[in-house]
Amino acid sequence: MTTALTVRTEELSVRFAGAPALDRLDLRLAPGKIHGLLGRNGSGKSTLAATLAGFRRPDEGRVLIEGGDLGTAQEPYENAVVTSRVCLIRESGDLVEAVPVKQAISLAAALRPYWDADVAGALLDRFEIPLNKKIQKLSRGKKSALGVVLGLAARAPLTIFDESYLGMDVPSRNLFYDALLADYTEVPRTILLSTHLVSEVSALLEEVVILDNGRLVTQSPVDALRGRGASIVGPAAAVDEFTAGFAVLAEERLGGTKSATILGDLDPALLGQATAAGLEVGPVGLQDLFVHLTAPTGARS
Ligand SMILES: Nc1ncnc2c1ncn2[C@@H]1O[C@H](COP(=O)(O)OP(=O)(O)OP(=O)(O)O)[C@@H](O)[C@H]1O
Repeated sequence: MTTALTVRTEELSVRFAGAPALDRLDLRLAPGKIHGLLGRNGSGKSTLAATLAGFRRPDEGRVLIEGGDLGTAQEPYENAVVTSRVCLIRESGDLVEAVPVKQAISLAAALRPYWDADVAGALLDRFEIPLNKKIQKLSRGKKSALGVVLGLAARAPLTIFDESYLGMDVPSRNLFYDALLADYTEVPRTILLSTHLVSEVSALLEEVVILDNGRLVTQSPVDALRGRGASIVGPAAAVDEFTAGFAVLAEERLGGTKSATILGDLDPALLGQATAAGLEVGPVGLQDLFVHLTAPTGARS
Protein backbone atom coordinates (compact mmCIF):
# COMPACT_ATOMS: atom_id res chain seq x y z
CA MET A 1 0.00 0.00 0.00
CA THR A 2 1.50 3.32 -1.03
CA THR A 3 0.87 6.59 0.69
CA ALA A 4 0.39 9.75 -1.29
CA LEU A 5 2.85 12.63 -1.09
CA THR A 6 2.33 16.36 -0.82
CA VAL A 7 4.38 18.61 -3.10
CA ARG A 8 5.18 22.25 -2.47
CA THR A 9 7.27 24.71 -4.38
CA GLU A 10 8.53 27.90 -2.82
CA GLU A 11 9.58 30.74 -5.12
CA LEU A 12 10.81 28.08 -7.53
CA SER A 13 12.83 29.42 -10.46
CA VAL A 14 14.69 27.56 -13.19
CA ARG A 15 16.56 29.40 -15.93
CA PHE A 16 18.16 28.38 -19.20
CA ALA A 17 20.95 30.70 -20.30
CA GLY A 18 19.50 33.36 -18.03
CA ALA A 19 15.95 33.09 -19.45
CA PRO A 20 13.37 31.94 -16.91
CA ALA A 21 11.58 28.67 -17.72
CA LEU A 22 9.97 28.75 -14.26
CA ASP A 23 9.58 32.09 -12.55
CA ARG A 24 9.09 32.18 -8.75
CA LEU A 25 6.43 29.49 -8.63
CA ASP A 26 4.57 28.91 -5.39
CA LEU A 27 2.25 25.96 -5.59
CA ARG A 28 1.00 23.03 -3.60
CA LEU A 29 -0.17 19.67 -4.88
CA ALA A 30 -2.51 18.14 -2.33
CA PRO A 31 -1.90 14.47 -1.63
CA GLY A 32 -3.98 11.72 -3.21
CA LYS A 33 -5.46 13.81 -6.02
CA ILE A 34 -5.17 13.84 -9.78
CA HIS A 35 -3.78 17.21 -10.80
CA GLY A 36 -3.62 18.55 -14.33
CA LEU A 37 -0.61 20.60 -15.38
CA LEU A 38 -1.77 22.76 -18.26
CA GLY A 39 0.04 25.34 -20.31
CA ARG A 40 0.82 26.31 -23.87
CA ASN A 41 4.01 25.21 -25.63
CA GLY A 42 7.07 26.48 -23.80
CA SER A 43 5.14 27.48 -20.68
CA GLY A 44 7.42 25.40 -18.44
CA LYS A 45 5.45 22.17 -17.89
CA SER A 46 8.32 19.79 -18.66
CA THR A 47 10.77 21.88 -16.66
CA LEU A 48 8.43 21.81 -13.68
CA ALA A 49 7.86 18.04 -14.03
CA ALA A 50 11.62 17.39 -14.18
CA THR A 51 12.33 19.67 -11.22
CA LEU A 52 9.61 18.08 -9.06
CA ALA A 53 11.04 14.64 -9.87
CA GLY A 54 14.54 15.71 -8.81
CA PHE A 55 16.00 15.53 -12.33
CA ARG A 56 16.91 19.20 -12.20
CA ARG A 57 18.24 21.50 -9.49
CA PRO A 58 16.27 24.73 -8.95
CA ASP A 59 18.20 27.93 -9.68
CA GLU A 60 16.30 29.64 -6.90
CA GLY A 61 13.66 28.59 -4.41
CA ARG A 62 12.94 24.97 -3.65
CA VAL A 63 10.76 21.93 -4.09
CA LEU A 64 9.60 20.20 -0.93
CA ILE A 65 8.02 16.76 -0.86
CA GLU A 66 6.50 15.33 2.29
CA GLY A 67 3.93 12.98 3.75
CA GLY A 68 3.27 9.28 3.45
CA ASP A 69 6.11 7.14 4.73
CA LEU A 70 8.54 9.91 3.79
CA GLY A 71 7.51 12.03 6.75
CA THR A 72 8.83 15.57 6.95
CA ALA A 73 9.58 17.74 3.93
CA GLN A 74 12.65 16.94 1.84
CA GLU A 75 14.05 18.26 -1.43
CA PRO A 76 14.11 15.72 -4.27
CA TYR A 77 17.32 16.73 -6.05
CA GLU A 78 20.08 14.12 -5.46
CA ASN A 79 17.92 12.56 -2.76
CA ALA A 80 17.34 8.84 -3.39
CA VAL A 81 14.93 8.52 -0.47
CA VAL A 82 12.59 10.94 -2.21
CA THR A 83 13.22 9.96 -5.83
CA SER A 84 12.53 6.27 -5.13
CA ARG A 85 8.99 7.39 -4.32
CA VAL A 86 8.59 9.59 -7.39
CA CYS A 87 8.03 8.31 -10.91
CA LEU A 88 8.29 10.69 -13.87
CA ILE A 89 7.33 9.30 -17.26
CA ARG A 90 8.21 11.54 -20.20
CA GLU A 91 7.34 11.24 -23.86
CA SER A 92 11.04 11.08 -24.63
CA GLY A 93 10.90 7.76 -22.81
CA ASP A 94 14.11 7.74 -20.77
CA LEU A 95 14.28 4.06 -21.71
CA VAL A 96 17.32 2.04 -22.67
CA GLU A 97 16.41 1.39 -26.31
CA ALA A 98 18.65 -1.59 -27.06
CA VAL A 99 17.00 -4.01 -24.63
CA PRO A 100 13.80 -6.08 -24.97
CA VAL A 101 10.65 -4.91 -23.24
CA LYS A 102 10.85 -7.71 -20.67
CA GLN A 103 14.28 -6.45 -19.53
CA ALA A 104 12.95 -2.93 -19.03
CA ILE A 105 10.14 -4.44 -16.96
CA SER A 106 12.58 -6.49 -14.83
CA LEU A 107 14.74 -3.41 -14.26
CA ALA A 108 11.73 -1.34 -13.17
CA ALA A 109 10.60 -4.18 -10.88
CA ALA A 110 14.05 -4.20 -9.25
CA LEU A 111 14.27 -0.41 -8.86
CA ARG A 112 10.74 0.56 -7.95
CA PRO A 113 9.86 -0.15 -4.30
CA TYR A 114 6.09 -0.17 -4.86
CA TRP A 115 6.17 -2.12 -8.15
CA ASP A 116 3.13 -4.30 -8.85
CA ALA A 117 3.94 -7.13 -11.27
CA ASP A 118 0.28 -8.08 -11.75
CA VAL A 119 -0.62 -4.56 -12.82
CA ALA A 120 2.35 -4.53 -15.21
CA GLY A 121 1.38 -7.90 -16.72
CA ALA A 122 -2.28 -6.96 -17.18
CA LEU A 123 -1.42 -3.62 -18.80
CA LEU A 124 1.22 -5.12 -21.12
CA ASP A 125 -1.54 -7.47 -22.34
CA ARG A 126 -4.14 -4.73 -22.71
CA PHE A 127 -1.78 -2.50 -24.70
CA GLU A 128 -0.57 -5.53 -26.67
CA ILE A 129 3.09 -4.74 -26.07
CA PRO A 130 5.36 -7.59 -27.25
CA LEU A 131 7.66 -8.64 -24.40
CA ASN A 132 10.50 -9.95 -26.55
CA LYS A 133 10.78 -7.00 -28.93
CA LYS A 134 13.59 -4.51 -28.42
CA ILE A 135 12.31 -1.10 -27.34
CA GLN A 136 13.95 0.61 -30.32
CA LYS A 137 11.81 -1.59 -32.62
CA LEU A 138 8.51 -0.54 -31.03
CA SER A 139 6.27 1.98 -32.79
CA ARG A 140 5.99 5.44 -31.17
CA GLY A 141 2.55 4.57 -29.80
CA LYS A 142 3.73 1.27 -28.29
CA LYS A 143 6.74 3.03 -26.72
CA SER A 144 4.37 5.57 -25.16
CA ALA A 145 2.17 2.72 -23.95
CA LEU A 146 5.20 1.03 -22.39
CA GLY A 147 5.94 4.30 -20.55
CA VAL A 148 2.37 4.33 -19.27
CA VAL A 149 2.68 0.71 -18.08
CA LEU A 150 5.92 1.53 -16.25
CA GLY A 151 4.35 4.64 -14.71
CA LEU A 152 1.22 2.89 -13.48
CA ALA A 153 2.81 -0.36 -12.31
CA ALA A 154 5.42 1.63 -10.34
CA ARG A 155 2.56 2.80 -8.10
CA ALA A 156 4.83 5.60 -6.93
CA PRO A 157 3.31 7.85 -4.24
CA LEU A 158 4.04 10.78 -6.60
CA THR A 159 3.50 9.84 -10.24
CA ILE A 160 4.05 12.38 -13.01
CA PHE A 161 3.10 11.80 -16.64
CA ASP A 162 4.67 14.51 -18.77
CA GLU A 163 2.71 14.30 -22.03
CA SER A 164 3.89 10.72 -22.05
CA TYR A 165 0.78 9.41 -23.75
CA LEU A 166 0.62 11.85 -26.68
CA GLY A 167 2.18 9.32 -29.04
CA MET A 168 -0.76 6.98 -28.45
CA ASP A 169 -3.85 6.87 -30.66
CA VAL A 170 -7.28 7.72 -29.29
CA PRO A 171 -8.34 4.15 -28.32
CA SER A 172 -5.00 3.63 -26.55
CA ARG A 173 -5.29 6.96 -24.74
CA ASN A 174 -8.78 5.99 -23.61
CA LEU A 175 -7.36 2.71 -22.33
CA PHE A 176 -4.76 4.73 -20.42
CA TYR A 177 -7.37 7.05 -18.87
CA ASP A 178 -9.47 4.03 -17.81
CA ALA A 179 -6.44 2.18 -16.40
CA LEU A 180 -5.25 5.29 -14.58
CA LEU A 181 -8.61 5.85 -12.89
CA ALA A 182 -9.03 2.18 -11.97
CA ASP A 183 -5.54 1.88 -10.50
CA TYR A 184 -5.74 5.25 -8.75
CA THR A 185 -9.02 4.18 -7.15
CA GLU A 186 -7.36 1.02 -5.88
CA VAL A 187 -4.18 2.75 -4.69
CA PRO A 188 -4.70 6.50 -4.32
CA ARG A 189 -1.54 8.50 -4.92
CA THR A 190 -0.62 12.01 -6.01
CA ILE A 191 -0.76 12.16 -9.77
CA LEU A 192 0.29 15.03 -12.02
CA LEU A 193 -0.73 14.87 -15.68
CA SER A 194 0.92 17.39 -17.96
CA THR A 195 -1.03 17.82 -21.17
CA HIS A 196 -2.35 19.95 -24.00
CA LEU A 197 -5.36 17.66 -24.39
CA VAL A 198 -7.42 19.64 -21.93
CA SER A 199 -10.88 18.56 -22.99
CA GLU A 200 -9.81 14.91 -23.18
CA VAL A 201 -8.49 14.71 -19.63
CA SER A 202 -10.74 17.24 -17.92
CA ALA A 203 -13.08 14.55 -16.52
CA LEU A 204 -10.12 12.90 -14.76
CA LEU A 205 -8.80 15.98 -13.03
CA GLU A 206 -9.61 17.19 -9.54
CA GLU A 207 -7.22 20.16 -9.48
CA VAL A 208 -5.43 22.10 -12.17
CA VAL A 209 -2.24 24.11 -12.29
CA ILE A 210 -2.04 26.46 -15.27
CA LEU A 211 1.32 27.88 -16.31
CA ASP A 212 2.06 30.63 -18.79
CA ASN A 213 5.58 31.77 -19.61
CA GLY A 214 6.93 30.03 -16.52
CA ARG A 215 4.51 31.79 -14.20
CA LEU A 216 1.60 30.37 -12.28
CA VAL A 217 -1.64 31.63 -13.84
CA THR A 218 -3.88 29.77 -11.46
CA GLN A 219 -4.06 26.72 -9.24
CA SER A 220 -7.57 25.68 -8.44
CA PRO A 221 -9.96 22.77 -7.98
CA VAL A 222 -11.54 22.09 -11.35
CA ASP A 223 -15.05 22.79 -10.03
CA ALA A 224 -14.04 26.21 -8.70
CA LEU A 225 -12.42 27.05 -12.02
CA ARG A 226 -15.52 25.98 -13.90
CA GLY A 227 -17.55 28.19 -11.56
CA ARG A 228 -15.76 31.22 -13.03
CA GLY A 229 -17.96 30.96 -16.09
CA ALA A 230 -21.03 29.36 -17.59
CA SER A 231 -22.35 28.02 -20.85
CA ILE A 232 -25.62 29.48 -22.05
CA VAL A 233 -27.65 27.59 -24.64
CA GLY A 234 -30.95 28.54 -26.28
CA PRO A 235 -32.57 30.55 -29.05
CA ALA A 236 -29.82 32.67 -30.66
CA ALA A 237 -31.51 36.04 -30.07
CA ALA A 238 -32.14 35.27 -26.38
CA VAL A 239 -28.54 34.09 -25.91
CA ASP A 240 -27.22 37.28 -27.52
CA GLU A 241 -29.42 39.45 -25.33
CA PHE A 242 -28.48 37.64 -22.13
CA THR A 243 -24.73 37.53 -22.80
CA ALA A 244 -24.45 41.16 -23.98
CA GLY A 245 -22.81 42.37 -20.74
CA PHE A 246 -20.38 39.44 -20.37
CA ALA A 247 -17.00 38.50 -21.79
CA VAL A 248 -17.79 35.73 -24.28
CA LEU A 249 -15.03 33.11 -24.46
CA ALA A 250 -16.54 30.95 -27.20
CA GLU A 251 -19.72 30.67 -29.19
CA GLU A 252 -21.25 28.17 -31.55
CA ARG A 253 -24.42 28.31 -33.64
CA LEU A 254 -26.53 25.49 -35.03
CA GLY A 255 -29.56 26.75 -36.96
CA GLY A 256 -31.57 29.00 -34.63
CA THR A 257 -29.84 27.66 -31.50
CA LYS A 258 -26.74 29.19 -30.04
CA SER A 259 -24.32 28.18 -27.33
CA ALA A 260 -22.09 30.78 -25.69
CA THR A 261 -19.43 30.37 -23.02
CA ILE A 262 -19.22 33.40 -20.78
CA LEU A 263 -16.88 34.49 -18.05
CA GLY A 264 -18.40 35.72 -14.79
CA ASP A 265 -20.45 34.66 -11.81
CA LEU A 266 -24.16 34.13 -12.31
CA ASP A 267 -26.06 35.06 -9.16
CA PRO A 268 -29.52 33.57 -8.46
CA ALA A 269 -31.28 36.60 -9.97
CA LEU A 270 -29.38 36.21 -13.24
CA LEU A 271 -30.00 32.47 -13.25
CA GLY A 272 -33.72 33.19 -12.84
CA GLN A 273 -33.60 35.63 -15.78
CA ALA A 274 -31.87 33.01 -17.93
CA THR A 275 -34.47 30.36 -17.13
CA ALA A 276 -37.32 32.81 -17.76
CA ALA A 277 -35.79 33.55 -21.20
CA GLY A 278 -35.82 29.83 -22.04
CA LEU A 279 -32.06 29.44 -21.71
CA GLU A 280 -30.14 26.48 -20.33
CA VAL A 281 -27.22 27.31 -18.06
CA GLY A 282 -24.40 24.78 -17.65
CA PRO A 283 -20.81 24.60 -16.45
CA VAL A 284 -18.08 26.06 -18.60
CA GLY A 285 -15.66 23.76 -20.45
CA LEU A 286 -12.16 23.63 -18.99
CA GLN A 287 -10.71 23.95 -22.47
CA ASP A 288 -12.44 27.30 -23.06
CA LEU A 289 -11.20 28.64 -19.73
CA PHE A 290 -7.69 27.39 -20.42
CA VAL A 291 -7.61 29.12 -23.80
CA HIS A 292 -8.86 32.32 -22.24
CA LEU A 293 -6.47 32.27 -19.28
CA THR A 294 -3.42 31.61 -21.44
CA ALA A 295 -4.29 33.88 -24.36
CA PRO A 296 -1.91 36.77 -25.09
CA THR A 297 -2.85 39.62 -22.70
CA GLY A 298 -4.36 41.80 -25.43
CA ALA A 299 -6.73 38.99 -26.43
CA ARG A 300 -8.28 38.65 -22.96
CA SER A 301 -11.44 40.61 -22.42
N1 LIG B 1 17.35 22.09 -22.08
C1 LIG B 1 16.96 23.31 -22.38
N2 LIG B 1 17.82 24.24 -22.83
C2 LIG B 1 17.43 25.51 -23.09
N3 LIG B 1 16.16 25.95 -22.95
C3 LIG B 1 15.25 25.08 -22.52
C4 LIG B 1 15.59 23.72 -22.21
N4 LIG B 1 14.47 23.08 -21.78
C5 LIG B 1 13.46 23.99 -21.83
N5 LIG B 1 13.93 25.18 -22.27
C6 LIG B 1 13.14 26.41 -22.42
O1 LIG B 1 12.40 26.59 -21.24
C7 LIG B 1 11.08 27.04 -21.54
C8 LIG B 1 10.07 26.06 -20.96
O2 LIG B 1 10.18 24.84 -21.70
P1 LIG B 1 9.38 23.53 -21.29
O3 LIG B 1 9.87 22.43 -22.18
O4 LIG B 1 9.48 23.34 -19.84
O5 LIG B 1 7.89 23.94 -21.68
P2 LIG B 1 6.62 23.01 -21.94
O6 LIG B 1 5.46 23.75 -21.36
O7 LIG B 1 6.88 21.63 -21.45
O8 LIG B 1 6.53 23.02 -23.53
P3 LIG B 1 5.85 21.97 -24.56
O9 LIG B 1 4.39 21.95 -24.27
O10 LIG B 1 6.16 22.59 -25.89
O11 LIG B 1 6.52 20.65 -24.36
C9 LIG B 1 11.00 27.20 -23.04
O12 LIG B 1 11.26 28.54 -23.36
C10 LIG B 1 12.11 26.30 -23.53
O13 LIG B 1 12.62 26.78 -24.75
